Amino acid sequence: AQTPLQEALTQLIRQLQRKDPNAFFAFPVTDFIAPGYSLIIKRPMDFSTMKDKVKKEYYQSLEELKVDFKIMCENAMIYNKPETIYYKAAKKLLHSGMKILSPERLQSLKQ
Ligand SMILES: NC(=O)c1ccc2nc(N)sc2c1
Repeated sequence: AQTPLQEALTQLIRQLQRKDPNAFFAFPVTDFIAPGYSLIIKRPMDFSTMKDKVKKEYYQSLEELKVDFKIMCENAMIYNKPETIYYKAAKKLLHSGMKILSPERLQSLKQ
């Protein structure tokens, strides 16, 4: 059984994940597909980890999800060069995600 907060978090992750059709952000990035990743990125994040955190009730607010989402996108813009599809996907995802996670939108979900 999910708490109302878990329900809202799950819905938001679903909406955000629809903006990642290539699933570049679906699972943790491995050093195998991204050489040196774990040396460069101190706070890895991905959608599967977010879902796990929801299940374990790590998130105490909607805003905490927004923090992890931004980290996830920023990580990709740190590790990947600007001309790569991953960097471009991250920039686009960040943009659309900020609309889904806008303060007004999160406020309306709280009531
Ligand atoms: N999220 C990322 O930064 C990311 C995702 C997938 C991927 N595949 C590669 N060959 S490099 C790479 C980076």
